[in-house]
Amino acid sequence: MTLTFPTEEQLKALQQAVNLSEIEALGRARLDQNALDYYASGANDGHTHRANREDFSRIRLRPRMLMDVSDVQTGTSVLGLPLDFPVGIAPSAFHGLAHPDAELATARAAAGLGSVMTLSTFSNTPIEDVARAAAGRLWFQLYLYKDREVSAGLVRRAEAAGARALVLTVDTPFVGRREANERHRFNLPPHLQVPNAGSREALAGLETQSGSQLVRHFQGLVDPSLSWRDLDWLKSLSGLPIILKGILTAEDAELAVQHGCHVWVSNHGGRQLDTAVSTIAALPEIADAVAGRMEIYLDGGVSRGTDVLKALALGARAVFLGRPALWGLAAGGEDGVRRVLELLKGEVRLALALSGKQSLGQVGRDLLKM
Ligand SMILES: Cc1cc2nc3c(=O)[nH]c(=O)nc-3n(C[C@H](O)[C@H](O)[C@H](O)COP(=O)(O)O)c2cc1C
Ligand SMILES: CC(C)CC(=O)C(=O)O
Repeated sequence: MTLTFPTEEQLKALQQAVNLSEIEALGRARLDQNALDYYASGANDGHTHRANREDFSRIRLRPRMLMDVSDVQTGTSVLGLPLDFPVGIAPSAFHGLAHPDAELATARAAAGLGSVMTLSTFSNTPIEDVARAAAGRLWFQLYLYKDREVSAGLVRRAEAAGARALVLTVDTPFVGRREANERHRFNLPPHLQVPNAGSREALAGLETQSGSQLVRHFQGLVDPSLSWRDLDWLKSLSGLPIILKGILTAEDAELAVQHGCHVWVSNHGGRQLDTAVSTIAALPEIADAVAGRMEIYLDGGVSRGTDVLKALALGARAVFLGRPALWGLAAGGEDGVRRVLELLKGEVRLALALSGKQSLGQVGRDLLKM
């Protein structure tokens, strides 16, 4: 008998899951050590990874009563793209470690729920195929290559395929030290390709001191000399809006705005500089600096509808999910990612109503007890 994936049993477990933590448990149970280490790990001691979650839960809400919340709207837009609710998918490498449909499954789920998917440079599926599955709901994440022509080619491909924005990741001149990957010598299984990031042969030839294939791979290709001076060149390549992902300070937010870029508050899910500030703690100074001139997004530790409202109250236009989407993908492919998004959408709606708001436009700092 051939088993279809997800099985009936997995689909039932997904439907019975009542929150994102339960889907995480389902997803974790399906992954081998190599993939689990890669998805789960933060850098070093994991302080920032944990702080992303903990700092959300420390903020208390000030709900208003008697506000007629019989009709609650969760819709918004990002860079003109309408979203059914203010949640998108953050870029993460190697969805093929979680499910054979890889990025196609994630993209279909995001499109089906009126969300937006950000595709990693290090995907296991070519940009063009994911763009078709995402039905116009796609942003492309870029790591700047030492060979600028490779990056330029990726930007042109992303634009031609219909991606609506470029997300330049600025917090990864070098890969943070995820110790579990080093210890267990993370390896990309041979059946998985990285079609936007160079051939496997090119990757295999790269040598450094590190035990992790990921680090060898990345450091051979990606340029740590990336600086503010490169942004004009990047802008000249396409007409797409540029979002800088990995901003954590008011100073860098101001520079991003001066360079005509939108701001994505992120510490890479705590995978880069350990003890860096949590994203929700970084957001207020960034929102003050940007002062409405550009859009602001946030990722890191979002797992509840109330987290989404807190980020919006402090100035984010939308938030993005990293690991939660990967757990969903591992738990049940497209169905799993869909369930993650559905659960969170329901939580956002209920949290809005219980806060006494009819729409996201009414969410401001007065919702928070700071
Ligand atoms: C397994 C994994 C792979 C990732 N790969 C990328 C990547 O290729 N490019 C990138 O900009 N960020 C990458 N990130 C960071 C995410 O985009 C995001 O910032 C982070 O996961 C958000 O935190 P969360 O996992 O708590 O939601 C990755 C994160 C994880 C967990
Ligand atoms: C290093 C990359 C290949 C992927 C990434 O950003 C990550 O693993 O956090």
